[in-house]
Amino acid sequence: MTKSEVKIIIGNIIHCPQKLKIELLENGFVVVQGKQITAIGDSATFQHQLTLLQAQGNQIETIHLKQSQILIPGFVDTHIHAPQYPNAGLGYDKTLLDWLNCYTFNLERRYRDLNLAENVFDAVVKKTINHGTTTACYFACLFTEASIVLVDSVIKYGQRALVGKVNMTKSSCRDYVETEEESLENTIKFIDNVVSRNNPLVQPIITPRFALSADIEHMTELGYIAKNNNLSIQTHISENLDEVRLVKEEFGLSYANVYDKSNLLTDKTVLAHGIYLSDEELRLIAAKGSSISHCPESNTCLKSGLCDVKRLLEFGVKVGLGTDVSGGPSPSICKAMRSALDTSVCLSFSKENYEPLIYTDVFYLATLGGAEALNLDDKVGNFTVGKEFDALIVDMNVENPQIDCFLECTPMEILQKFVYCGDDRNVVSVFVAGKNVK
Ligand SMILES: Nc1nc2[nH]cnc2c(=O)[nH]1
Ligand SMILES: [Zn+2]
Repeated sequence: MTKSEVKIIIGNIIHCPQKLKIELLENGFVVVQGKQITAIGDSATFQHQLTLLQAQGNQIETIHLKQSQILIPGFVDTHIHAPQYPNAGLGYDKTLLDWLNCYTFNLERRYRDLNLAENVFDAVVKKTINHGTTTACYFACLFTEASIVLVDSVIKYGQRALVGKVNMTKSSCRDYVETEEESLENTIKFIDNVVSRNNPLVQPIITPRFALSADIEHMTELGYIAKNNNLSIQTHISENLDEVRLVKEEFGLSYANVYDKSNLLTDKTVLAHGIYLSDEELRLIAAKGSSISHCPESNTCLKSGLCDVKRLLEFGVKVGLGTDVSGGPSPSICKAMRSALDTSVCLSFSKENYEPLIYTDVFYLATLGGAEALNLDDKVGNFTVGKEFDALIVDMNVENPQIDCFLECTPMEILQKFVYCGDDRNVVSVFVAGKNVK
């Protein structure tokens, strides 16, 4: 690290030091050297830090936040399908299984065309960064070449990401399916390619689509690949009642037990949705250290159901937020926070003594919760010394905003307004591993 790489961001800083805990550093500071956070503090300790850094001969870049701005950790999208981006906003006349058959497989099979792949994947990565997603956990598609194009886009724009080549040996679509041999061989090829890029921000993730697109033997082989290469795993679980019934009929087991039998439940597994999990399944998932990606917009657009996040957390399951594009129409984790609040309020109408989530809870899910869910909380998720600097400068007083701000807000009010009324216009700067990417 050269001495000239020191940045100090000075102003109002908000993050979650631990699960569901929020901290405001009023007139605080964060020191970033290279990609790492090396100090954080309040106004009382600032001068001491500055003197120390100056005495070390560092060239210091200072960024002073305005009163209308806050510094927050970057957002983590724990579940997004990059190739489905062209279908965002389409197909919500269907529910999950018909939607997959009518819209989704028909789009994903077109990614044999690598020009389409490059155009769409560049757009998705740029768009999600623009909305403040510093880390994304992507489903790519069945094709190895196109999945590598997604890795290219992620590297080009400097996002942190897990990227998975999708595996599926059973499908309603004749030209969007693979044999088990192809699936395993291409998964290894894909992993080798990503590893050979030697980019510390990008890792491959093992991606069986869902229980209905594979058999236990195939999923078990994928579990072995994950174990042998120390990789994360992502899939879908318990999203829709018809799907849950078919899984039970086909395997004679609960959904979580199907994955457990396939060795897919590890402490590096992220399961999307998880709406209809029984207590027993949740105990199993918590014991295995697997996590749930809560995708509230998708759950309502596809009419899958309302996921009770508080229940997941009470069982000790790690939870993050996912956009699930294009099951959900928006690439914005800010929008996912709002949807998570809406879902929780809707649940409170039919449950006695149920306190719905509040804006600070969904802020936790969008930041540290997401990092925990993806097993990246040793690197990102909040402003802890030693972690990498993934952060957003949010400004609620920009030109042409969705809503105008008339009165001066406190830092916590700025966060609250951003959660309820913000969008990409309010995300004025984005940093990934210390690098300014917006
Ligand atoms: N939301 C969603 N659920 C799925 N289950 C299996 N595949 C998918 C998918 O692409 N999106
Ligand atoms: Zn999904």
